[in-house]
Amino acid sequence: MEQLALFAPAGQTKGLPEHLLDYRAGLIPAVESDRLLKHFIDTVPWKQTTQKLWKKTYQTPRLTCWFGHTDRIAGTLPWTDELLTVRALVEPLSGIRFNSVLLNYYRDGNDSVAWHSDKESIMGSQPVIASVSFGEVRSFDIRNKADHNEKYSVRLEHGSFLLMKSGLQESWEHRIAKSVKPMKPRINLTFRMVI
Ligand SMILES: O=C(O)CCC(=O)C(=O)O
Ligand SMILES: [Fe+2]
Repeated sequence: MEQLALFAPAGQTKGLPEHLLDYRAGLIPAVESDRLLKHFIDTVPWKQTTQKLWKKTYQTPRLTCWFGHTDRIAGTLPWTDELLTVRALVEPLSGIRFNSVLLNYYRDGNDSVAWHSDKESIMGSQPVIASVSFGEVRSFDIRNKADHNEKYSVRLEHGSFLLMKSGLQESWEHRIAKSVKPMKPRINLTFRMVI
């Protein structure tokens, strides 16, 4: 029986603003997603960077690596066949082209990304970002910068696609919170146009 639209899909907050986000489960079939998860974990030269906050330096609580074709980000590695294959799937759904991708590796529930928005000047003020997830399902939270009580969550499943549309970064923040429940590894790809 078809599910009534009264309820949001499992794990997704009701009323997710569709003008800001587009979520699709199963962009990449499970078997191929399993292969890509292992491939990225095993082959990417992951780095843990540091970040400065109130004059103190912290280790970023996840591993990262940039790929693509841009001189604007130091140390960006050349596209690989796997990344180009995923890019070819997300570009038609996103309506734009991407010249770079940031890979994030969340090793367990202790890895996270704190509240932020991705609106560095190198991406323009209204960037569209396409996100593909593999591995452990984690909650992607968004909150309105002007009213932190206005909050939504989407569970990003293995092989899923999330489009962060052009208005999102300006007025909303997002995060992947730490989890006290044990979490298996998760890889996330965020395709971006760096100008
Ligand atoms: O891991 C995610 O789903 C989000 C990552 C993210 O927000 C970022 O790389 O800027
Ligand atoms: Fe982000």
